[in-house]
Amino acid sequence: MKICVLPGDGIGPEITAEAVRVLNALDLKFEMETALLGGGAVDATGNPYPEATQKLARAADAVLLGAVGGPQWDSLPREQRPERGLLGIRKDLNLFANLRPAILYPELANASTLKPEVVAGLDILIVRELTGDIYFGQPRGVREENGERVGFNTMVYSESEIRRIGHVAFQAAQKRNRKLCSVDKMNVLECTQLWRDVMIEVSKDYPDVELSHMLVDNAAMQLVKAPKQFDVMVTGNMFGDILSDEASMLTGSIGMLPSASLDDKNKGLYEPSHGSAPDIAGKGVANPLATILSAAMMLRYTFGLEEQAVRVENAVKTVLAQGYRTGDIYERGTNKVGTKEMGDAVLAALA
Ligand SMILES: NC(=O)c1ccc[n+]([C@@H]2O[C@H](COP(=O)([O-])OP(=O)(O)OC[C@H]3O[C@@H](n4cnc5c(N)ncnc54)[C@H](O)[C@@H]3O)[C@@H](O)[C@H]2O)c1
Ligand SMILES: CC(C)[C@H](C(=O)O)[C@@H](O)C(=O)O
Ligand SMILES: [Mg+2]
Repeated sequence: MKICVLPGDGIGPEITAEAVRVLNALDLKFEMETALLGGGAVDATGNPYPEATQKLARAADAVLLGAVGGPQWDSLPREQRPERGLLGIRKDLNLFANLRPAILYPELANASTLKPEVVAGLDILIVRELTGDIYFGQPRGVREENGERVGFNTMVYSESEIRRIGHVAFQAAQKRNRKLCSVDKMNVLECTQLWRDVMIEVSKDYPDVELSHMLVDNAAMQLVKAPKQFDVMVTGNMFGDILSDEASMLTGSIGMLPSASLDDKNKGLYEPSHGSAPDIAGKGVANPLATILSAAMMLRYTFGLEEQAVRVENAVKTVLAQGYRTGDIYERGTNKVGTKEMGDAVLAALA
């Protein structure tokens, strides 16, 4: 069981260190190797996804990633930006299915900015297509036209790309409450009309799942108005990026939202949904739970170790019940801890 560990930038190294400690504590004999991705990789090699990393990532069964990016790299040419490294590895490993579960742990009902009764019991899964859409579409760029600069990107989805993410989403819904909401903008964008048409076609294979459709602007509103109406949501790369950050606040903090990015053979990259949080990097205060929960998803999806996955998730529930809180989920009367202390508490709860 080979894991490629990519700590990345900002808080990345701090939070991945805790997830690695948790994985090692399970005594499952993982082989782990660490490599560079993102800004650190650009500084060392000029490439945000260097060849050595590519080799390791391709050979591994799973990748554990912290986060990439930071203001010091924002003015580099686009192909050298840390984010290109992340998009590069997702594309290279064909990780087209991004699962972002938003679960509210009961102890955090007051940490959400929404009223507890709106979010209590929340358990939704966002399935985001990850290797297509406007993120990768050609043509793209900025050109001179009539004496001014014109910027352009292209939203593009092939039928087969929509179909394969559709199957992932329907199958996920079958294992849950059998409700799937497909999010698009078919009232304006042809590309997403195709998205809707193909989702309807795919639904014929899943008569036990109730398919509904929602326009993305309404979906953004419904997520804060009545999020518990959703079970599984499926959407494209761009809409999924935005809606999953929105959903994270339903759970109390973006520091709680894990993710799995999978290919069609259960190889996966596991990372928190949040970024490198440059504002708190190096301070030892970041919440490591999203990364630890991402490691639990690795145990479940790549290694098929459901029992161990549940063991890690239960340890997270235990530390929250014990009152441990990093700054992002802190409320009066709880025990404020740093990144490492939170990791210590999870380790203790595992024992
Ligand atoms: N997957 C990734 O690697 C990824 C994802 C998103 C953003 N980014 C990159 O990260 C950089 C910063 O982006 P941003 O500021 O828009 O988003 P961000 O998610 O890094 O931070 C947004 C806010 O959430 C807080 N936050 C995030 N994670 C936290 C955690 N674990 N614990 C406590 N607080 C946390 C931050 O302190 C900040 O206030 C950019 O360079 C961006 O491109 C990377
Ligand atoms: C950093 C960026 C490329 C990335 C994305 O947009 O996919 C991030 O926001 C995410 O959600 O993983
Ligand atoms: Mg994002």
